[in-house]
Amino acid sequence: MIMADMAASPNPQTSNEPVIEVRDLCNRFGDHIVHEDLDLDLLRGEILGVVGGSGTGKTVLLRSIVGLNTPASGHIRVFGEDLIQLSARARSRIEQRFGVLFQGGALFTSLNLQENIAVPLIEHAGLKRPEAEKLARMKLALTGLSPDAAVRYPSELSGGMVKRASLARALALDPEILFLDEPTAGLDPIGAAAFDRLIVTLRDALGLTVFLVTHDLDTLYSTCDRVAVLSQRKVLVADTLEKVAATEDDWVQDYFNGPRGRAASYAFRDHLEKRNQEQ
Ligand SMILES: Nc1ncnc2c1ncn2[C@@H]1O[C@H](COP(=O)(O)OP(=O)(O)OP(=O)(O)O)[C@@H](O)[C@H]1O
Repeated sequence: MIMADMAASPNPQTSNEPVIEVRDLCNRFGDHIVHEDLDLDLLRGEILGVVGGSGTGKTVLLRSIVGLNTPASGHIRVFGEDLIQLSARARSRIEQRFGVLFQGGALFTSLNLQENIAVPLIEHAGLKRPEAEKLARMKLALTGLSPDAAVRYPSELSGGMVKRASLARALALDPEILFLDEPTAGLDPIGAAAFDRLIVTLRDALGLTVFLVTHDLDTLYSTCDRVAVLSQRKVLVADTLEKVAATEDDWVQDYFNGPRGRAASYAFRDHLEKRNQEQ
């Protein structure tokens, strides 16, 4: 087994304290049951990768937690409070502690980057426009964008820059939990690797907890502390990469131990060896 000797150094910020507890979650659209009695914990400080075949409900799970999809039943406790039971106002207070990076970024095309990032600061934090745009420029810098990007429009940017700007907007209100839906989709391998490093750097620097939906094996290896596999309406397994990859399940074995999974694990092992030699 390739992965047995290659555990990434554990993140010292991760604790066993769940910041999100999903219990008995059921989601359906008409007759189509997506989740049935699904349980999952997100632990403070961790980067949790959520994987699964297409249509297993990764995005629906993310949308349920952030309040964009109302589950048929179940409990979603965030910081100890059950979101489904809360009033809209109390729920919105909790949701402001979330930052979300959607697939495609979802920036406003008619606003430049600093205006885009200023929107939540004006709407939710009540800042005046000049202050909001100043803070927006700081958030853009945090994601590695140069100062001149602030006045550019989304249509003038590369895919990687749009992702960074969208991440800056997700970070605008200093969230405690960051949700990322396919953050590296559409990026070239070098841009994707740089974005993976950025996620880890921001988690470490800002003390974030990260819920990350991805198909990208390189992202899993280079960023995640734990991985949850969605299968047959539930979480099949949620554990370290080594343990998940050893799970006896056809999809898991094809995914982690097929040609792409092996290539990603070899690449990651090489990376760890080089890093250890440098230290
Ligand atoms: N608003 C909706 N109305 C009806 N069906 C929906 C809706 N949203 C999602 N679904 C269905 O729920 C299932 C799960 O969708 P979801 O997008 O969560 O899958 P996923 O695991 O994220 O897939 P992928 O990896 O392909 O992005 C799919 O069959 C999808 O068609």
